[in-house]
Amino acid sequence: MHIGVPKEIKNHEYRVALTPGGVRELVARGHRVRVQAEAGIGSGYPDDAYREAGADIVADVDALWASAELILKVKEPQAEEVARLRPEQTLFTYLHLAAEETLTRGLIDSGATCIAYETVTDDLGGLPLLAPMSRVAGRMAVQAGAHSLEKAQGGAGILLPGVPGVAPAKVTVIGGGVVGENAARMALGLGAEVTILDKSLPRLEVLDHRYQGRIRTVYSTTETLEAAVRESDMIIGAVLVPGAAAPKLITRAMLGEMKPGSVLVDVAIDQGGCFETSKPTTHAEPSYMVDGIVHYCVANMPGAVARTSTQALTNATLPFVIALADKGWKQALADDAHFRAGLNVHAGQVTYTAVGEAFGLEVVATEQILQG
Ligand SMILES: NC(=O)C1=CN([C@@H]2O[C@H](COP(=O)(O)OP(=O)(O)OC[C@H]3O[C@@H](n4cnc5c(N)ncnc54)[C@H](O)[C@@H]3O)[C@@H](O)[C@H]2O)C=CC1
Ligand SMILES: CC(=O)C(=O)O
Ligand SMILES: [Mg+2]
Repeated sequence: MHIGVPKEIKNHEYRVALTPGGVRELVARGHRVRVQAEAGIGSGYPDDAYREAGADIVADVDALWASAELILKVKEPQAEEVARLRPEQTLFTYLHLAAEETLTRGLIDSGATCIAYETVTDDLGGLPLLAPMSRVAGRMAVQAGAHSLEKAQGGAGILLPGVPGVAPAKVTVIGGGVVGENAARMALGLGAEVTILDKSLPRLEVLDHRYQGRIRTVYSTTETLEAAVRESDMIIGAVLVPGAAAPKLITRAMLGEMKPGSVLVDVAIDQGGCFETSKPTTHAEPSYMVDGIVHYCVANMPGAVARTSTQALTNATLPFVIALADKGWKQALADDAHFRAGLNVHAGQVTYTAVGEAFGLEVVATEQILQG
């Protein structure tokens, strides 16, 4: 199969969809991989590393997109990329469609087969292609939040661990999944006082057992959220309803109850954000103030640590990429119900229920498409 790996064009996005090691696996199976010139530079992989792995380096972006049957990316396609997609192509990348109606309609109009990393599932009830980046973003959330607490960033001027005789900061994480647990671990390691709120009691039980009382677990209700808002110096938003827009858990009115200079880090921003006042930001200008509260809402946090993230992403995606390349999208999805959950749009139709519901669009079952 002809596989194309374009250079990412989103603001400060330095990841690339395949490492040279990933290319080597595909080439060894008889596939042709074309990588856009300098696509790997931001992740520390020069063009020569891809050449040595067996890829062709293509400088002409039009030619790269035109020749590919399978396009591998990291971030959701930007407008100029959507315009390049054709019906016979398969796109495999993060999509986050429930947060982006224009993108959803663009992909429908393209006629292409669009498979989202973030809705592929596994036997354990997890999201194996979201998890590696959630681990990265969760760990980064505390770094970003700690920086945002500094006065120069508009923060209250609080050091997370405090010092002897001065209390540590209070960090609340809403959503104790992959992002949430990784954020909580980092905050704990830095000496903060950490609370996790979640709606899943089984999940809170796992966390309670794992951290043996070093992290407080609290069932998430309006009452406990309001208490968190009043008490916390930093709140990390890490909820997810897979494939759907994030619920707005902290309203603008609630900001008035927060201590001035407190920090909101909305990791769930790629699904629209879980704070009413969140709007997506970039690494170029990551934070802004609303009512005296610092908001950090970068939608591609792992892009800033691209070397780590690109390796972690390829480790997770490669088996699925190999299945697509070896069998074609139809057989690969037919053979694997978990992979099937990744299909969001095909031939002008939405196939993912939460995306259809978000925009009032008809949803066609993937199984029906596979039978056709
Ligand atoms: N901004 C960025 O760069 C990145 C953002 N993300 C995003 O972070 C978010 C979280 O991802 P994961 O941790 O992997 O998801 P996950 O599925 O592992 O965890 C989500 C948790 O939220 C909980 N939850 C759902 N609704 C809730 C509610 N109303 N109140 C309290 N808890 C609730 C669930 O029970 C679950 O434990 C996703 O939107 C994901 O796309 C992930 C990676 C990078
Ligand atoms: C998950 C996601 O959106 C990211 O890694 O950028
Ligand atoms: Mg996005």
